[in-house]
Amino acid sequence: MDVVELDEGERSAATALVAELAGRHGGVEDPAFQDSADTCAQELPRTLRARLNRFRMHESACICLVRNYPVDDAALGPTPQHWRERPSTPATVASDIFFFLCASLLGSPIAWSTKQAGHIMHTIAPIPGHETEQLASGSEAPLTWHTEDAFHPLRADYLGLMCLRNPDRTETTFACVHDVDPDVRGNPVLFEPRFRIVPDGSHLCGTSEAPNMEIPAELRERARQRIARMLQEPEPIPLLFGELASPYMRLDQHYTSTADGDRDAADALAALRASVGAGLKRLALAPGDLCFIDNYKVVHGRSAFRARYDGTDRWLRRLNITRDLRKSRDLRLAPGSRLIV
Ligand SMILES: NC(=[NH2+])NCCC[C@H](N)C(=O)O
Ligand SMILES: O=C(O)CCC(=O)C(=O)O
Ligand SMILES: [Fe+2]
Repeated sequence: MDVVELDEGERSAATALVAELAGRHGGVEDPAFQDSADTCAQELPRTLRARLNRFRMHESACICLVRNYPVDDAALGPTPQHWRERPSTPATVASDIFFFLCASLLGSPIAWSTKQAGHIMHTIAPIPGHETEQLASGSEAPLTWHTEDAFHPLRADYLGLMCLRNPDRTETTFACVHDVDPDVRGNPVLFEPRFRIVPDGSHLCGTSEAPNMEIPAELRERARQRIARMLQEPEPIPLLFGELASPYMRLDQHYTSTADGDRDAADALAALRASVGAGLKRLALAPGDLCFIDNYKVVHGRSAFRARYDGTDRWLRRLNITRDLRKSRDLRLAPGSRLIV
């Protein structure tokens, strides 16, 4: 893991830049803010830019953790009880802007019309009724490890998590493909399209629970049908790809399967699952931590915890970051739009 600790000077430079932008924009959903993000990110402290650039360019680590951005707990207000609630206190606007600027050094943050009503900045907090669901909004059941949106060909290159609140030091879990037993990941079967990953529930309830009326109904319906099709007829895919000796991985502990009767694929998957599980590490994010996970190399999850639902719950923000916006052009309405519909 690459750890970047912001020092006093870097924090004050970053908070000054953020304050200036917060004065001009209502928040990170504002298209004018999004359009200026790549330019303004160049004004972040040089060491931070260099470290994130090295992480992106040389894949120097599986995770890059940026620590110490100031978060004022009292100014945040209560943890929301659903992602539909969109808090925008000055404190959340400020940390969102910093998070978005850092993310923009790795690529372009994107939104899914089928997830959290098409918002680019996601809310991760426990939702009453979701306790035992395999969703980021669950709590009592451990969230099993996964590549973010593993089923989707347009899944993010990086998953960003920023911690605002984590009172019980609940751990994010993760495992890197580099830590998988070389004998296990050397199995050529894993590089062949003999596996299936179906959509997880977050894309299925992401629109029905709060449709985004700014997206035309016809497009919302088209997106819903596309996810439904991926659920009914998942395409056969390889789990490992890229360079043979140092591959990339897409995998979801809960939603991956093999075709009936394909014993070799089933054995390869079982061995991969066991080795990934054996290498699982734990990290309790602290308020002010930004965690950028390489979604091509790392699976992540979360340990179980007891939700409080009293406004003091664990609260993260989440961004999906792509290195190549163009590859999704057929599903976006304009070249500069960040929304996949
Ligand atoms: N193995 C799993 N639980 N996969 C689904 C992960 C949940 C998903 N990332 C969410 O946004 O809620
Ligand atoms: O809550 C966490 O630490 C991670 C949850 C997760 O899988 C996600 O937000 O994608
Ligand atoms: Fe996730």
